[in-house]
Amino acid sequence: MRDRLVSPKISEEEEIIEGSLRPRRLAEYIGQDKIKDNLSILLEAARRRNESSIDHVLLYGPPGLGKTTLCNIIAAEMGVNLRTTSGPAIEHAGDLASILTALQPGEVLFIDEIHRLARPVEERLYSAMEDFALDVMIGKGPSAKSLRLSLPPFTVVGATTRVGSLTAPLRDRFGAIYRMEYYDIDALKHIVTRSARILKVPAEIDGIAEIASRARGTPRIVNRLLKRVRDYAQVRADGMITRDVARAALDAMEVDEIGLDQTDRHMLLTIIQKFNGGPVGLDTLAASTSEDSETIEDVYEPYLLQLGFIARTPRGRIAMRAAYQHLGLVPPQADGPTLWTPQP
Ligand SMILES: Nc1ncnc2c1ncn2[C@@H]1O[C@H](COP(=O)(O)OP(=O)(O)OP(=O)(O)O)[C@@H](O)[C@H]1O
Repeated sequence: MRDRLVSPKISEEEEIIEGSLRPRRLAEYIGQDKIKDNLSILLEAARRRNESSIDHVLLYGPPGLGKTTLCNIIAAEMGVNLRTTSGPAIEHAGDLASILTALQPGEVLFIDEIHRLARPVEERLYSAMEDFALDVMIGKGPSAKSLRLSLPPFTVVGATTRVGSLTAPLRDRFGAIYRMEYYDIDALKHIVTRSARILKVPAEIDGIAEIASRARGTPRIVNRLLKRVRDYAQVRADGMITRDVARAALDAMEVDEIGLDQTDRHMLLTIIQKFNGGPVGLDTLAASTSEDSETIEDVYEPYLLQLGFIARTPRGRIAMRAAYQHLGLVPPQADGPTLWTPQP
């Protein structure tokens, strides 16, 4: 498999580096200003009321934008322990019961990929989140009894790339729902500067700006690009990341000036050339590009939608005028699919 810049999967080695680059407190967390403002009010209000937990928080948005980091920060700001799990890891209601009964008062429970919770587990979570109570069944058959255990107060932080897949009752259990936005160039420059300092990589401002502008608004990608450009600078130059070095390195990686990689371009060209600009259904697009439809939907598409390069229509994906222009192709005339207006 190709080495992917946008992949949400991270290796063990990368996890260690990511850990060292992770901001620890809210003040160090760059960007996402609206979320930070709201969170700091939530935290301060709980502090003043002497409450040991805050409203349950749901974070959603594409991978690599800092959901896990923010969750760590919430626990750190509250001065409590963080327990981490994920939707697919909690297979049975019994697994959830053991996690919840092991929680200490005030602890934060991070549930990554919360949209993938099994239904019986999810249903058990409702009363736990709402009333800090857990209903357990004792025995089987007609003599089975339900017992209500009370739990200490705790805070659930859920993270998902697919908020639309969450059921309404689960979504309603979260008092605070935050959508993570792609980062602007200034925030990304700030992140690269900070990461370069921590990793002791010499870099000039213009080199940093070049990396930031090709990182598709995503901190995980900006850090990945920095590490690759560092390698290039050490092997092909004198170690310093200048603008020219960054450009040469990123060009060699086939990451273009707005951060699109081979897969993005392949997807766009497939829609434009094979399907005459679309509409093309997700599964057909996945089969034609040999990509997994979930990866297209969660990883590639959000950025292309944000750029206005593609649109989703009830009949499938279409390529927009901006995509043709970016690829140096002539957009279709008046009645072409690009003149279709997306529904709000
Ligand atoms: N606001 C930020 N400021 C500085 N660095 C950040 C910020 N957000 C994320 N990062 C960096 O990006 C990396 C990826 O972030 P994180 O693991 O929190 O993303 P995520 O949204 O949880 O992704 P996934 O859902 O794929 O796990 C972190 O290691 C951290 O170094």
